[in-house]
Amino acid sequence: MMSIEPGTDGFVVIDEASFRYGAEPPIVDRVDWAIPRGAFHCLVGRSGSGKTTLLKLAAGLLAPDQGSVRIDGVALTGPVSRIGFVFQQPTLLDWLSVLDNVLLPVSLKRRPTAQDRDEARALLDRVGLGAYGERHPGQLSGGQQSRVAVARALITEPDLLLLDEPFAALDALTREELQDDLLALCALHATTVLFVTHDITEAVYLADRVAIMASGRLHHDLPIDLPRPRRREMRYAQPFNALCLALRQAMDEAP
Ligand SMILES: Nc1ncnc2c1ncn2[C@@H]1O[C@H](COP(=O)(O)OP(=O)(O)OP(=O)(O)O)[C@@H](O)[C@H]1O
Repeated sequence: MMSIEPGTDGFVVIDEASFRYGAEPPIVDRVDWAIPRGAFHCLVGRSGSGKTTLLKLAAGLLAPDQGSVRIDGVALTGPVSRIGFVFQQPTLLDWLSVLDNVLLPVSLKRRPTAQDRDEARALLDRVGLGAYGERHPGQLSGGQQSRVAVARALITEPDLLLLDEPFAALDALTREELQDDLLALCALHATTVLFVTHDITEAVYLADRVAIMASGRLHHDLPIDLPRPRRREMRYAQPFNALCLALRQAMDEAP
């Protein structure tokens, strides 16, 4: 088992963080992790290994019982607006138009301006939904709803984007398209990303670094040295498959 150093230069620094729900054993157990500014990190692990709980600690939605989470050197004491979150379910509001759903994080703080609306339209354009702004979420497919959720998370140009299996419910082709959309948008804004997934190939395609979570601990981490921008054909080449195999073997060895 390797120990993972938090480092001092991370934009996100998780330092010896532990969390338990009530009297249960710790669900997140002394986790150290650091994400440099602008990096894309993935967390993989079996169901119930504590990934979502760790993501909630990184978002300030839960507070660690021990240890700390720092964003840009400042200890996190609650949810902050510079963090965007995309959940497994798109969680859109069906009584609002698609455009107003994208604008929601802005509307919660102030009345959106014409410029905000232009930015929301531009984001919808970038995720291929430029023509769908006036529709309601119930009139969109699952993949289109996930695109809206990604656009909504990016409207405030967050420094840090946290995603919890956002594409898990989608078919393989739609998922690949959304992975490309997400990478392009994050590269454009140099967004720092922590992405949780069950899917080893998804993690290898997206990430600069992948960590494996098992029983609340980070057991292994793997740098992904594939060139950027990532291209679809890389998925079928030997280096990609070798990385997937290495991750798979590391997951099998984790307790
Ligand atoms: N609010 C809660 N109260 C009590 N236990 C919880 C709560 N939320 C999660 N747990 C427990 O914590 C453990 C880890 O859950 P978590 O959602 O972090 O795992 P996960 O790795 O994200 O799983 P999945 O991949 O299935 O989403 C599970 O055993 C779960 O039952």
